[in-house]
Amino acid sequence: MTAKAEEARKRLIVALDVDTAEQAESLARQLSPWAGMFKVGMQLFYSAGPDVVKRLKDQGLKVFLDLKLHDIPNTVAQAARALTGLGADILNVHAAGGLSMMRAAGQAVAERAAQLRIPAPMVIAVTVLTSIDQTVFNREMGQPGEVQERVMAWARLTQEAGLAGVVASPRETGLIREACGPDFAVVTPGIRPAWSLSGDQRRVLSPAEALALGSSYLVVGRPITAAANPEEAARKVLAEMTGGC
Ligand SMILES: O=C(O)c1cc(=O)[nH]c(=O)n1[C@@H]1O[C@H](COP(=O)(O)O)[C@@H](O)[C@H]1O
Repeated sequence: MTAKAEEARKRLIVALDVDTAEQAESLARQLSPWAGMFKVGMQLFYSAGPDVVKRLKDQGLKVFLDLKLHDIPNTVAQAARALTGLGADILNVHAAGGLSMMRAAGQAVAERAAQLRIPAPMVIAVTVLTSIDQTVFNREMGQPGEVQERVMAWARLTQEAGLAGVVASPRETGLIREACGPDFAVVTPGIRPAWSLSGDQRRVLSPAEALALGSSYLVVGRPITAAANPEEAARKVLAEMTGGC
């Protein structure tokens, strides 16, 4: 693998949206030559239980635990504190929970990691979900203005709360980078190679576009995991990220 491909591999996160720990472990083992991190989301966590995170970590894999915490500050802080012990590399909350909630989550995670003497997971905040388009944003969510304005406002708030980055659509990556600087993580789902189906995703871009705009990590689920040959699909996504190098 070239240095460029290895660099891109570190930025590719595969969403393990499956029901069992066995399926998740088998997919992760199969795909780890092409992906540097694996995402445990609500489907897997609620079906398989918290141990699935430890099982993946025990295999030496990096894990993004995506449970999108969103509640009052105390509840989110206590939940984040409990999740810290599972050893994930990234945890997330919803920016819509507000500044105090995000600060409380960040502090709880830092404190718990220090107590356990483990590296603190990176805490990031979800902005506007990539399945939401402009019409749904205005008509169903009752939000005025442009989606990207809200994403930007939440990205700034996330930075003010001291968190490490945001989850957003790759379409917003460039603006977030400009406003929040090179060290702020921009994690982008809503990745769709030309050969894949959009499904429920609305604000999408291709792997090459997301990377060129400055996304720190690309989250890819079904284009890889629902493909007839997931290894081949992961190889193709990585090739697109490196421009074939
Ligand atoms: O937080 C996330 O990871 C997330 C935020 C968001 O705005 N959109 C989004 O799709 N995701 C997650 O990213 C993954 C995308 O999966 P695919 O649409 O199958 O590629 C899913 O596991 C979603 O839960």
